Amino acid sequence: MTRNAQPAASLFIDGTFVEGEGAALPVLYPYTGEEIASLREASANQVALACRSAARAQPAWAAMAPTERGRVLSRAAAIIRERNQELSRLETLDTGKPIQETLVADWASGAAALEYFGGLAATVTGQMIPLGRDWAYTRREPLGVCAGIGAWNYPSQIACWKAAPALAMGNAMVFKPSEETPLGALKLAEILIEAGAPPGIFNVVQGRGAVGAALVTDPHVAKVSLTGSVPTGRRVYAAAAEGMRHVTMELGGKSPLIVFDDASLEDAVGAAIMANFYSSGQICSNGTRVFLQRGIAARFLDRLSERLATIRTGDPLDPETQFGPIINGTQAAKIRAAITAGQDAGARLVCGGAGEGAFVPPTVFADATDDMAITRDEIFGPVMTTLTFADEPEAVARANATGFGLAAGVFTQDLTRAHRVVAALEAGTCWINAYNLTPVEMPFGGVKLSGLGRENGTAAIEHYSQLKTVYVGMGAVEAPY
Ligand SMILES: NC(=O)C1=CN([C@@H]2O[C@H](COP(=O)(O)OP(=O)(O)OC[C@H]3O[C@@H](n4cnc5c(N)ncnc54)[C@H](O)[C@@H]3O)[C@@H](O)[C@H]2O)C=CC1
Repeated sequence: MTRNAQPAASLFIDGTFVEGEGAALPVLYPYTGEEIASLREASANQVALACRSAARAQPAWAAMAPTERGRVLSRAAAIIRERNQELSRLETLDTGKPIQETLVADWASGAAALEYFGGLAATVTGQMIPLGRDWAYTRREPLGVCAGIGAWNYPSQIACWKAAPALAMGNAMVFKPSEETPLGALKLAEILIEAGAPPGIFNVVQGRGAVGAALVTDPHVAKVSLTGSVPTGRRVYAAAAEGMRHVTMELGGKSPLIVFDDASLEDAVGAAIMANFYSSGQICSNGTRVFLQRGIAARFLDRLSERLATIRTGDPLDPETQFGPIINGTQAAKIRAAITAGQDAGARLVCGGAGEGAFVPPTVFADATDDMAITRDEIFGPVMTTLTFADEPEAVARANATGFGLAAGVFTQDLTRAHRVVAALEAGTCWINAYNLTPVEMPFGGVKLSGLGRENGTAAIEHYSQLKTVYVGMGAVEAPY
């Protein structure tokens, strides 16, 4: 089967494919490095055009009955499900993630978001506030044109997680995927049109950081939702502040996973694997600081090594492959440098290491300390750092000793302790006896440097709408003079 993944054109504006007028943007299959598509960035003028088109289309979309908007999103979800195989293959080519993963985690989650927010659209209502003779009411109104900017690890899921609540609430969106993975968002744009969305409601522009920066400051843009790193988040938040734009920031993390002595060993090991090596470790919420209580640490590391020895690495398009390459050479080099720094700092390499070419194997460090770079910095690759602790207060204090606050996990059979510990953890999303499960029904997002705002769940509605309060005078107006 051909690996050519060339779309009709690079951008999607006002219901049609448009070729980019900016710099070349080659798309490489991470497994082989071969060029699978050749795109072009949007010019500044095309970014402005995309925003204008969205601004033109948005009022009529907002004026539709919410059930009608919801129906379009539900139809889009159904189309995605019908084409899941073909879309997942494209996602694998774009990201290098095993088809085994993309078939269940990427477009499937995107479809769930479209379905969820499609259903939720009609349930959003205001408040009636009695004031004696007079009264007031609130209206939840759309923001207008929202900009979505994505990272490369879950490109289509990110596009859907942003587009679904935005569109459900009557906004239009201009989306810029990561320059590493530009293909999925174009498919979403096409599918939305096929599902009955009016042209302009979801436009796609391509490009690197400068195109993103132009999008954030376009005068039509009322809100920016970014999924990316903390440094980019700082820049985008600052640029959005200039125009008092709303923001949602889904940024990086270095999340703790705390395993107490009484935990189910097999479940804790399984969760640590899912928390570090799924998508080759390229997941923002990964539990990369695994805190092991002293009584379980040795058994945990033995069992973890045994299970990791069985992992099937290889061609991501092979349905048997469980572990794929890193997105690109630059990222692989960064991960390798972090591994070397860990060894140089004196941490013990339990398994893994540098690997070869596009592949960095699942890597586990033990005997690490809190001040090592492998414990402090987000690596965004398959590198787990394990640390040991004596008791609960120590685990909580050390887990919180980070600027990040995206996620956290706790494994214990003592449910009183589990709830006490998650209440004390500084993280936006916590798991008890589970990890990295992010159903669309559940709000997701971070605290501290990991961001603000929430995606998914009913919470997302607030981040894609604004409240209007209406006071209704029912009698004569009293004035002192
Ligand atoms: N919290 C979350 O939900 C998630 C967070 N991430 C985080 O994303 C990072 C990895 O993704 P990357 O793509 O490397 O992140 P990145 O921060 O390099 O890029 C993210 C996006 O921002 C764009 N961008 C860069 N500079 C910009 C600027 N000045 N103005 C506007 N847009 C700009 C990029 O082109 C890209 O589309 C990690 O830190 C990871 O933890 C990734 C996935 C989920």
